[in-house]
Amino acid sequence: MPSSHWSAPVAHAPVDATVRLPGSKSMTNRALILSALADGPARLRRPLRSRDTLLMAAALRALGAAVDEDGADWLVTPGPLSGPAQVDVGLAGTVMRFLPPVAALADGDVAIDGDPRARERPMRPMITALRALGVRIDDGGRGALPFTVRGAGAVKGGAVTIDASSSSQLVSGLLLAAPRFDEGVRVRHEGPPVPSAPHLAMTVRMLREAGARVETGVETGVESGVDSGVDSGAAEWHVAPGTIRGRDWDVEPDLSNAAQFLGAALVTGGRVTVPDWPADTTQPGDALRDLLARMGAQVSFGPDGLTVRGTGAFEGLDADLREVGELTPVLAALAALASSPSRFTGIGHLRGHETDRLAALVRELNALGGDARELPDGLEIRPRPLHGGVFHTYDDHRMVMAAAVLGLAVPGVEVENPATVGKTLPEFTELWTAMVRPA
Ligand SMILES: O=C(O)C1=C[C@@H](OP(=O)(O)O)[C@@H](O)[C@H](O)C1
Ligand SMILES: C=C(OP(=O)(O)O)C(=O)O
Repeated sequence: MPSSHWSAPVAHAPVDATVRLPGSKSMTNRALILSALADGPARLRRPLRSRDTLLMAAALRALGAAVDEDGADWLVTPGPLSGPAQVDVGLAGTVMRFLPPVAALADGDVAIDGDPRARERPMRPMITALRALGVRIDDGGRGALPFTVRGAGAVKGGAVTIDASSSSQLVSGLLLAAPRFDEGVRVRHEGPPVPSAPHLAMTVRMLREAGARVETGVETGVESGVDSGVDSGAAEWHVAPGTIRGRDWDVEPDLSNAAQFLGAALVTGGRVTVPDWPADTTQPGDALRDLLARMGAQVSFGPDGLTVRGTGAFEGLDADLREVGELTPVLAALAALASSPSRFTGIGHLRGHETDRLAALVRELNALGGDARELPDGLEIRPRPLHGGVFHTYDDHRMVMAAAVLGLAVPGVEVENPATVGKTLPEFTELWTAMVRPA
């Protein structure tokens, strides 16, 4: 990764912008997996082109699917899945958790590895679960990347219990490939609550849209271990064996990547509109409507999209972010600039994200004069006058985005390695500069 610095632009006037965002990482990578496992060709409209999605495309190609990502639409033609193959997951949670169950369906060995930090992200529950479903994996006893899936061309499937409290992606990965398992899968979660319930709802919805039969614990009457209103908050999921249909996927704009842009309206007392905001979505970023309103934003939804207006000062936020953990870095930056303290809970699992996000946010906010501290499962942030300085980003795209938000109000924020945004939003600094300093 190239390492340079980017001077985050200060907003000398309220922002007034319409920001069109590229597609959702989570939807693009689910659509790619489902399309590679489908009964016929598929098309992705408005997919995200970024490091995480290009790694997923390359991984599926290595296994035998044809993925044409040259045009605006991406075309996927399934093929027989086979090894030997090598897969690079980079630092993508979606690739490292969604790909191994697909590799298990291939005929031959699939060696999987990623960035140094990828080797530290939680994988053991996935390795253990796949073994219980009849898959051979050589991991040298590490319970982590790198490992080799010894694909046998088929997976028996069946019932498995998993502790997915470290990442919802462990469940999503098992479910996405499960229609192709001989017996489907019955996944039961046991342990502290599973985070990111909306992402599980996304998995269930997209499987159903592709014709799979999916039941969740709530619907089947199994007691849920997760306190969540959505059916994906279930502690049990059943996917029946069957065909995945090749279809057209309309990828929604990435609403998690809307956080920093909408947040800029709050910080500067300005206006930001994100067009094509879906009226009905499983994306966790939809929660921004409520979260930013609780901080004092005026939020309106109409034919133009979602509009957030700031009124000047804005308040801190006391919120359980378990379901929307990936919004934390930007919310933490907003909290540091707010008029009252904030407390975020339910996000201990962020210690296993791109970096230990709780430690990284505390370190970097405090280095600029802030007052942030870690809680056992979250963060407490008290606003204080901040000063400029280098903001380290730890190969974490969302740390760059958080730094940009701080830089709106704090002169001299130098963001280390801004190119790391390429994970989910390669054009971030251009979009940001166009918003803050319109031509
Ligand atoms: O399934 C997905 O697409 C994702 C699930 C979440 O992972 P965790 O449950 O590990 O937080 C989220 O943070 C990640 O950015 C994307
Ligand atoms: C946690 C994130 O990514 P990943 O898919 O790598 O888990 C994120 O994008 O905030």
